[in-house]
Formats: sequence, C-alpha cells, structure tokens
Amino acid sequence: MSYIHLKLSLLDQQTTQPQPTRKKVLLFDAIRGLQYIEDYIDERQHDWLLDHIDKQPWLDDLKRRVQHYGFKYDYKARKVNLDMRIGELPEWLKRFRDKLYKDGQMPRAADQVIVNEYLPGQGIASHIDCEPCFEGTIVSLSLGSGCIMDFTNKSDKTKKIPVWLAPRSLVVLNGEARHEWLHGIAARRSDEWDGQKYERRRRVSLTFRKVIIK
Ligand SMILES: O=C(O)CCC(=O)C(=O)O
Ligand SMILES: [Fe+2]
Repeated sequence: MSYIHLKLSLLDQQTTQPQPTRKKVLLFDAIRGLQYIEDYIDERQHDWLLDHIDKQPWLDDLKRRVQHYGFKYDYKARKVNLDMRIGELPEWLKRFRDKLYKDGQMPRAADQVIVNEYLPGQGIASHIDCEPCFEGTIVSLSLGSGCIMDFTNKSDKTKKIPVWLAPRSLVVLNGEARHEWLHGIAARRSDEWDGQKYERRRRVSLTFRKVIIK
C-alpha cells in the first residue's frame, strides 16, 4: 500500500465510522460486569501491534483466521490443558498483558491470547467463553475496523444489547457479563449504529485470558 493510500484509508477510517472523541469508560446498567474503555491504546501502539500480528503465521481452520498464543484452544472439545501449552507469550504481547494487569483490568496476568481476524462479512457466533477453561475476567482489544458486538442474555434470549466496539477500545467481561450473557458478532458487511450505516473493514481483535489448570 502506498503512503497516499495509507493516508487515505486512515482518513476514510476517521470519517466513515464513529470515532472516539475522548477517553470514555462505559459501564452498562443492563449488563453487570461489562466495561467498555475507549482509546485504551493510542494510534502508535495500535499500528505497532497490528504490524507484529501481521508478521506472524495465521491458522485458517475456522471461517476466520486466528492466532493462538500461550496455549492452543480446542474449539471443538472446548478445552485447554497443559498438553496444549505453546510456551510463554511473545515479548510483543507481554507488554500489553502487563499493561492490562498493571491497570487493574485483569486480576491475574493473562497467559493465553487469541487473535481473531474478521473481514467484512465475517463474524463470531454467540457464545460464552469456556467457563472451566478460563478464569473470570476476559478482555478483548479491538484493532482496525469498528463493529457491533451483541450481548444476549443466556436465560432470556429476547434481551439483546448491541455495543459498538471502536478500534483501540477495550471490552472487559466480568461477573454477569462473563457468565450470564453470550457475546457474538453478526457475520455481515456493515453495522447500523445511532441511525447510521457503517461499512465494515478488516477488524483484528486480541482476547486475553488466564487459563485454569486442573
Ligand atoms: O473479536 C472479539 O472481540 C471477541 C472474540 C471472542 O469473543 C472470542 O474469541 O471468544
Ligand atoms: Fe468470546
């Protein structure tokens, strides 16, 4: 991509999707334990992280591409154990793992990270992250495109709450948000937010977790 293209795509990003104006931390009355932090990382950190991710190999055994760090997660068996340990998180991820811990976003430092890539039209089915596999705090950092994540109440599926995830934002699931609500991203090419339609672009997310070793 040429410099001009890059500039244009950044400009495009600024004008076509809702952008964070100032640091905003949102708590949701309806979903206890859900926290949304805009501008969790700055643009330099965002680009640095994406750059590192794009230098690593991707797995494409799912509908979307993923990278697993620390431990491999078995989506079919919904399990993770010591046999699936890959090793320490790479240095470039440790920085953010440490930041999350120091900022108090995670009570224990993460030892597993999954990177998900979503091209326009791709999503992730509604789910609750494996409860016996991972501790009670799950954190997800968004890069690239914004998108809507839907939260659906586990015991009343008519309760569905959309949350806009802007690039560079952090979403933190604890308590009910972690255990009583499913989260998912619809597989579509655009999102409607505040009465406006936003075309999706490539989104990359990093989900930080602490594995429960039995
Ligand atoms: O893309 C995201 O922000 C969430 C990913 C997710 O829910 C997961 O990997 O379990
Ligand atoms: Fe999840």
